[in-house]
Order: sequence, then C-alpha cells, then structure tokens
Amino acid sequence: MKSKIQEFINTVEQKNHGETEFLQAVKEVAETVIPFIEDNPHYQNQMLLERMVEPERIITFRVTWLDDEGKTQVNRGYRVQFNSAIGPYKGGLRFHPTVNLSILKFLGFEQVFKNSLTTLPLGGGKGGADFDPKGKSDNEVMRFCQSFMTELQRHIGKDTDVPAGDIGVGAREVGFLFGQYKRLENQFNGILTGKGMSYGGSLIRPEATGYGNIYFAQNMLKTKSETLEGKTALISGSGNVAQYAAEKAIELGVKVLTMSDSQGYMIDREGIDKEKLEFIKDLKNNKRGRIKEYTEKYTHAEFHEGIVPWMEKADLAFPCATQNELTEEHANTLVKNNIMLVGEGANMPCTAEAIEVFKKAKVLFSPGKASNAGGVATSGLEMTQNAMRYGWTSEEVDKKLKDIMKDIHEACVKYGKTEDGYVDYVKGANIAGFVKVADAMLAQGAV
Ligand SMILES: NC(=O)C1=CN([C@@H]2O[C@H](COP(=O)(O)OP(=O)(O)OC[C@H]3O[C@@H](n4cnc5c(N)ncnc54)[C@H](OP(=O)(O)O)[C@@H]3O)[C@@H](O)[C@H]2O)C=CC1
Ligand SMILES: O=C(O)CCC(=O)C(=O)O
Repeated sequence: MKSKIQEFINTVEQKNHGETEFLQAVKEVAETVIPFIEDNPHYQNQMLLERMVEPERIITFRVTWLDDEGKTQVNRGYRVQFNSAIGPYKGGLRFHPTVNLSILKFLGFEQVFKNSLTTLPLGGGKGGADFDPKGKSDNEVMRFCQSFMTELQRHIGKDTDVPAGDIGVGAREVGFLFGQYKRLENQFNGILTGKGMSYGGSLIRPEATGYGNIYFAQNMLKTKSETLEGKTALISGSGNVAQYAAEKAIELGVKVLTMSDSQGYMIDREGIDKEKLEFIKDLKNNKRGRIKEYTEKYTHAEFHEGIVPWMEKADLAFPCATQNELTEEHANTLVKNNIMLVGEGANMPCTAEAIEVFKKAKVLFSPGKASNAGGVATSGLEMTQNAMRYGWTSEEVDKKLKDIMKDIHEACVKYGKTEDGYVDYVKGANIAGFVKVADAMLAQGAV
C-alpha cells in the first residue's frame, strides 16, 4: 500500500514541481483515499484520483490598474476551475501578495472535497491575485476590482463558476466586483456570494465560516460528552473567520484569550467579551488597523510581536488565519499543555507534522475542509435564495447551517472512526468528500 501511495505522490510531484502547498494537500488526501480505493474495486481502474488532482482549467490573466497618483500598476489574476462533477465551480478569491499558483491549486483542491461534504451541488474552484489591498485607498481597491472582473467575467456565470471572498476579499471587494460584473453583463444575478444584504446577500453568510467552525467543535465535543461552556480558547487571525468564531464561542460560554494578525498576537487573560470583540471588528473591518491597537485600548492585555499564539495554555485552539501557521513544535506544546480540541477555521493552517502530533495524542482534530465548510455551504444557500429571488430569515439560515455542520460531522465519523473508537476526522473528511465526487465522475464517463 505504501508503495502505491508513494508512486502516486511521485507522479504528482513530477507534474507539479515546486508547488509545495498543493503537494502537501494532495499527499494528505492520497494517504487516506488510496487505501479506500484499494478496498472498493468499483473505484479502481478509472483514474479517479489522478483526474481529481488535475484542474479542469487554469486561467491566468493580467490585471492593469491606475493608482491614486495616476501611475500604472500591474498584477497577476487567476481562476483555478478544479472540478465541476457535482456542480458549478465554487470557491473564494484571495487578494494577497503571497498568492501564486501552488497556493490557489491547494485551495481549489481542498475546495472540491469541502464542497462535496456540504451536501450541496457545488463543484470546486479558487482564484485571486497577488494584489495587496493593505495600505490601498478605497478608490484604488475599486479600480483593481473593476479591472480584475473585466477579465474574469468571461470565465464565470451563475451556472458555471460562482466566486466569493477569502483572505483580502471581504464585503467591500465583493461589492466592487459585483458592480463591475453587472455593468459588463447587464445582468443582475447570483454571480458572486458574500454579497451585501441590499443586493442579494444571504443573512448569516458573513458569520457562517466562524459559526460553523464552532458548531463543528460542539459536535466533536459531544462525542466525549463534553460542551464548550467554561472552556478557554486560543484563536488566531482577526479577519472574517476569526471574528465570528470568537463571537459564537463567546456566546456559548467560552473564554477567548487570543487573536492575532500578520504582525503578532495579543492575549487578554480576562477574556475577550462581546464589547471588546466589537472593538476588534471596527478596528479590522472599518479602520483597517492592527491587532496590536487592542492592547493600547485594553492596557491589561499583552502583545507578542512576530509570533503565533500556540505556545499559550488553553482547552481549545482555533487556527483561523492562514496556511501552515501551526507547526509540529506548536502542536507538541499544545499537547503538553493538554489541549483538548483543535478546530481548523483557516484552510490547512496545521502542517502535516502538526496533524500527526494531534492524532498520536488522540486530540479531537478537525481539518478545515470539514470544520470551515459552513462558509461555502451558506454561499450555496445564498445561491439558492438568489435563484428563488427570495430571502430566508437569519434563524432559518442558521438552522440550516447547524444541520449541515452536523451532517458533515456524521459523514466524518462514518468514514473516520478507527478500531479504538478515535475519530480520524482527516480520513473521514477525505473519504466522504471523495465518494460523492467519484460517484458523479463515474456516472459522467471519461471526461
Ligand atoms: N472567509 C471565508 O468564508 C472562508 C475563509 N477560509 C479561510 O480562513 C482563513 C482566513 O480567511 P478570512 O478570515 O476570510 O480572511 P481575512 O482577510 O478576513 O483575515 C485574514 C486574517 O489572517 C491574518 N493573516 C493573513 N495572512 C497571514 C500570514 N501570512 N501570517 C499571519 N496572519 C495572517 C490576517 O492578518 P493581517 O490583517 O495582518 O493580514 C487576518 O487577521 C483563510 O485560510 C481562508 O482561506 C475558509 C473558509 C471560508
Ligand atoms: O463561499 C465560498 O464560495 C468560498 C469559501 C471559500 O473560499 C472556502 O471555503 O475556502
């Protein structure tokens, strides 16, 4: 079995040389899915996994825009249309200077399995640009988004490919992108999700990834007859996912100790309450400030520059910033400090070595493709509401989100429960995600 897996990984490596993040994501899936394929003959001899690691289409394009001084700027835009076996390509856009093909291919590949887990008809894709919205004026961001969409619009459509936000693409950017699409196509439809409430957005979509992560943690704790009430938590990031993971955790009685950004983390040992979280939301979403400023307002809190919060003690950890932010060393420290649960809010925030440490210590560990799937699932609900030209109440959407997270949890348990009763959520998510896509690919023939 080991040699089969290694042979597969070697071939993917040869074809995708130097794409470190993509290869990391593929390796994790291959290690869990290839043994499953070996046990299930009808998935054999159809090159299913070989096809799944090959994006159906990769589009790259030049994005030229004018800055506030009238100087011409140029960036590279991408859309990776990974797999459309079970629905239109669906996945976010990332605007960050580190964006490259390896990162977007890892995100698109993960998205295929994640979207399959949501129980909704959503294929997988991802896109973005190496543009940094930080330090840009609203007008510069608008001009960039207009230029980006001018090129992207010819490749997307409400039944073809429906992008959304990710790092660096929030409500402001989605608004500008939508406005330009509508201008070019003369059509008002659900071409993007994460839209504002006044032009077709869904209630709870902004909250959904963070809330879903906490609902998933509730489900995991339930398997141990535990609840969130009274636990302490470390959260990284202070963007969309981190803010709403913190909000739901606080609401359910968790003492949230930390939040972070790319400059470092802050710890408030008294706990971040609702009022303090509102300060963070305003700081990050409106003032576009740094998390360090929290400690200037709440002077009892500490700021630790240039490092992540994983050396602190708590019951729960929710990495919600970016890929590979939690390493083997961090995992060893968390285990030494008796961490009970690690719920990935970001995509692939834990390194492969860190995940091994958690599994070995039998920590409840959920991979992002399962525990952050609430965001894209609620995007799927936004698409449904747009198609119906109707809007559900926040209670209705929240109830659907809770049910979907419960279903994803059950699917992970079904395929991930090991002989000693430990649930390997990585294995469970990968196999459950694989099965639906593989069945659809088998039915659709060699395409
Ligand atoms: N938004 C969504 O619905 C979903 C998002 N995700 C994933 O969740 C994660 C966070 O996304 P989201 O909250 O939307 O993005 P945001 O842009 O809203 O926030 C990102 C946060 O992560 C921090 N961050 C970004 N890059 C780094 C880095 N290299 N090192 C340290 N911190 C960093 C940012 O700090 P700073 O402000 O300094 O840049 C910021 O606090 C990503 O992995 C994304 O793919 C997954 C599912 C859905
Ligand atoms: O809502 C969406 O379509 C995108 C969500 C996303 O990018 C993700 O799940 O990583």
